Amino acid sequence: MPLTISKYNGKIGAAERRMAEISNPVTHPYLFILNPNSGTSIGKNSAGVRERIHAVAKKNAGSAQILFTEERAHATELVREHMHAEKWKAIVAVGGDGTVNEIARPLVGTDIPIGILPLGSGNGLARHLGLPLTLDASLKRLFEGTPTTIDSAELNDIPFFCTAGMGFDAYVGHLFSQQKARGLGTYVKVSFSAYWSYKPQPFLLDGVENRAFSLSFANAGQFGNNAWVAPQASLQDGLLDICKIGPFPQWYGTVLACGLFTKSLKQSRYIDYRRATTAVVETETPAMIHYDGEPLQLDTTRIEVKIKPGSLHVII
Ligand SMILES: Nc1ncnc2c1ncn2[C@@H]1O[C@H](COP(=O)(O)OP(=O)(O)OP(=O)(O)O)[C@@H](O)[C@H]1O
Repeated sequence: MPLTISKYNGKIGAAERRMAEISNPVTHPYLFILNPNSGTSIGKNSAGVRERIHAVAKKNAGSAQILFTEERAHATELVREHMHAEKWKAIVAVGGDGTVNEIARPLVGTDIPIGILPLGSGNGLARHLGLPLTLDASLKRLFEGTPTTIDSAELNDIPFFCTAGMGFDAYVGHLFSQQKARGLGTYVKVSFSAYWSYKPQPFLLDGVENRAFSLSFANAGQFGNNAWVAPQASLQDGLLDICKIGPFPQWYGTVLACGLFTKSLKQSRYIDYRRATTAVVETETPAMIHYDGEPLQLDTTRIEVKIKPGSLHVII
């Protein structure tokens, strides 16, 4: 019988755990952590999502424990609190890249795999991994999938798994986080209005003077929503793909947008790619950055980025 931990009852009793083990002696349970603020659909139907997870888990002879986040960063706390309570088959992020980030952080360097039910707005990591994007199909994949090892990375000790960077995308991430509505429509609206007001700032990249519209550190190849900033990026090469875009003339904005969404950006007059295990950026004033789409105003002018090869297991 599936076992539920509700939003208000984070603790699981030993007796309940033993009963779950007896009724399901072979399969280890899955822990699902659901962010009701992700994307556009979960919040409206979190009870439905929970029921569906239990139903599919039962059908696959698995058992599911489901926790809901209550605020930003809560998912990380929940993982830390529960990760050693069971031999989890996987701890599953139900949400977008921000939720994946919060759940994956404590799992880096452990043997507990993360699973992903990509119900967020952008779902960049899930899309890069080729995971299905609907609840039923992603649940099916989760129960049938196997763990594989991927790289993770850090920006000033902040873990990221998909992309991080500064410039236009961080600015858009910041504006997006202030919107009430989420989803692709809001993202497009915010990006379009930000495009006209954004001014590229100067910085040093590994000691060399630069100015860019956007500077990205790609572990996975896309920001989310199939905006492929580094189509050639691999999650298993032990390297970051560093992508510097612009500055460029205004007409190039349309070419850039087409290239992003057709997965065809390449080295060019306005785009510079390089691969590295580390990078150092120095800015004139503390920069606004993003990690996995989450905006953050730094309080330092120095940014250090590094890759952590083969540090996370993920079910694909
Ligand atoms: N219960 C909650 N209430 C409000 N915010 C939450 C809650 N739980 C998590 N959050 C925050 O919600 C934000 C958005 O989550 P997430 O990134 O998963 O969704 P998204 O932005 O819609 O998807 P994506 O990142 O794929 O575009 C994150 O900053 C996360 O910390």
